[in-house]
Amino acid sequence: MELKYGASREKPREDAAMQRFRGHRVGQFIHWGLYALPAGRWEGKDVEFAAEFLPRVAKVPQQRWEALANDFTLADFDAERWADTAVALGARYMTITTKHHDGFCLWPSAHTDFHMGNTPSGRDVLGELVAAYEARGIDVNFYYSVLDWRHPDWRFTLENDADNLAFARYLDFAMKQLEELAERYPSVKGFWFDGTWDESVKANGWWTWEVERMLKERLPGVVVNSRLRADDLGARHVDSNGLLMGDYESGYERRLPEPWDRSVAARDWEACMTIPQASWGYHQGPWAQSTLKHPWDVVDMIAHCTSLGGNFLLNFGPRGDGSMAPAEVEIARTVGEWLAVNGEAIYGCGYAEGWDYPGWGYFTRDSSTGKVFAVVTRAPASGRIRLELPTGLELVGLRLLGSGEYPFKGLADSVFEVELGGASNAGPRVFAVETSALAHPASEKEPNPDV
Ligand SMILES: C[C@@H]1N[C@@H](c2nc3ccccc3[nH]2)[C@H](O)[C@@H]1O
Repeated sequence: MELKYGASREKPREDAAMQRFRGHRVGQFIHWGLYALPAGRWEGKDVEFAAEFLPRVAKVPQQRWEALANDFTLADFDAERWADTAVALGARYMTITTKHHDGFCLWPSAHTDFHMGNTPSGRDVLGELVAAYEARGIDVNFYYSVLDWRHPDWRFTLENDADNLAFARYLDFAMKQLEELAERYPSVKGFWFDGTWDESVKANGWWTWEVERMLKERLPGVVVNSRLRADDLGARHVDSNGLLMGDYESGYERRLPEPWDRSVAARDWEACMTIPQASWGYHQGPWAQSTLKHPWDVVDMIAHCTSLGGNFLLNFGPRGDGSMAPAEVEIARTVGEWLAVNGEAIYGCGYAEGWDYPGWGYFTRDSSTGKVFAVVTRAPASGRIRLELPTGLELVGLRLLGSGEYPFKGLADSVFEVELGGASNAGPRVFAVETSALAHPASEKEPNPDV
């Protein structure tokens, strides 16, 4: 059907900027704002919900929430140390909350009074972060919440002309802020939009189309997530013709696609994930701190996303004083040490066409060299894995990354067995899988039926 505000292309972007984003595979998400000060606790009580939702869940009066800006002293904020955490993690890009749902801006915006300029330090947090991360070769993306609980013209729904007039003023405000971000920080590589699920935004698909157009005009190459977009009819992420809007699908929030669902690999996509079970902002309570993910589970998620051609954006919630939480830094270090040895199977890699999901982990494939890797994140109780190669191939070598040649046993045409031995304290094993064409290939196998 004819759409004015639908997808701007039918196929994935193949320009250099998009190829760079796609090849990054691992990003550092950062949620930081006034919510890091109370850190999930209000009036002496732990509120067992995402820390960035505290003003809504605890029904904090607006003035009391705004007064937190006076305590936002940045006493221990050091952009260099944050950037060092990204290096330790092995992240190739970082996405920072410029403005979350509460409306507080991490830059001195000319379009509101609720920003860093009206805090004790007055520091331009975004400017310091862009400088520190780019000095380390790490791309910076901006998260921006369209949803704004504080702005008087925000509307969840549009019930009447007054609502329409007010929301038009809000969209104009948000557009001006986005133009301001593009103007002030022209080296930014992407925009990650959030808070676009309400009826008010879905009824203004034109505005989401205009935002994408404006940003790409001002910042050629910039990458925009699908979560910004609604089409003429209010369809989100994917337009009413079934085409992806924006440059990559960003619906996976604290969840991943099924690892066998190879249809996911047809598009660029990214999953974002918290380190605690369910808080993006720093939450000091045992409700959050008792649920921090194990580094090897983070590695599993990274390989899972890579195996289906997606990026993985791991979230960090710095504390109210600006320091990174030690437990999160430790996780970053352990994951980064694994990536230092095994990143060959992640960075610049994606879906391995023809290599069925094996169950004990994932196959990934280097998009440039075609080299295939086996990432073993769920070693079977037997201590051995079966490698089933695409028909017509035979295994000529296995190389354990960080080590060397590894033995295997042929069981049948295209089927081989690998004795793993005991658990590795260096985390999930990764094998480079070297193959050659079988001299006498068996007949083509029927693909497993989708039962
Ligand atoms: C990337 C994540 N998206 C935000 C969010 N807001 C929500 C409102 C309702 C349901 C889910 C939500 N996730 C979270 O606060 C975080 O920023």
